[in-house]
Amino acid sequence: MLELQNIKYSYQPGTTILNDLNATFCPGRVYAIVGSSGCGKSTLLSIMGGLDIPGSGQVLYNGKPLTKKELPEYRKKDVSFIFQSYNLIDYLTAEENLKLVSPLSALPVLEKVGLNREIAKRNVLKLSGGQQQRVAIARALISDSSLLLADEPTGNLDDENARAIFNLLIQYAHGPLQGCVIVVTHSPILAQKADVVLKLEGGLLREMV
Ligand SMILES: Nc1ncnc2c1ncn2[C@@H]1O[C@H](COP(=O)(O)OP(=O)(O)OP(=O)(O)O)[C@@H](O)[C@H]1O
Repeated sequence: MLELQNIKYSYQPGTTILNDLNATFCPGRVYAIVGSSGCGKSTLLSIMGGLDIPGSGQVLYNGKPLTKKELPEYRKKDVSFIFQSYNLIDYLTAEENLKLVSPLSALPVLEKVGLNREIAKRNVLKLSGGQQQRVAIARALISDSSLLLADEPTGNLDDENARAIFNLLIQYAHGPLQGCVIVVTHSPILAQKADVVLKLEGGLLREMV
């Protein structure tokens, strides 16, 4: 589904973040990306999600290289993101944030991530950090895009909620949608639940066994 070929990326000359990186991601699987702070995990997710373009190399989606012209359509139709900073629309309620991306009923999806009707009707700025994070997760789950990219999606949650959310991400991949889920996580316990664990180190991805 998603293929990275010879990806190189630097923010400044002489500081290489990704160094001739190759990887393939398939539908119906959950991939955990682990690695030390600052090694380039968020940068890699941005490139996979078409938010940034590599210095060299290419990203292929369903076998076709993504050109600059195709990126807006790819971001709109094929990818959903759970950002570290949530990126919710702050003058809307939780429910309205989901309605922006899907005509489906928002409440059942919000309930799946543990948010009730009262919370659904509240402006997102009046929610706790963990509740806002769950709204961002629900927004990604309702979008039914084939590729779900998540940057530390459970960073603000207690262990029980984190496990429950990770299980929803697993269902997204293993259920009828057969989505491809790529999650950056610092939690070794959650990473173990993924189908494939990849470590980003020295600008390269290595599968861990
Ligand atoms: N806009 C930027 N300009 C310059 N350097 C940047 C920029 N964004 C990130 N960096 C640097 O690039 C490196 C990789 O950053 P990135 O956010 O991808 O790491 P990460 O692995 O996601 O980190 P963390 O686990 O702490 O979230 C870091 O050294 C960071 O300081």
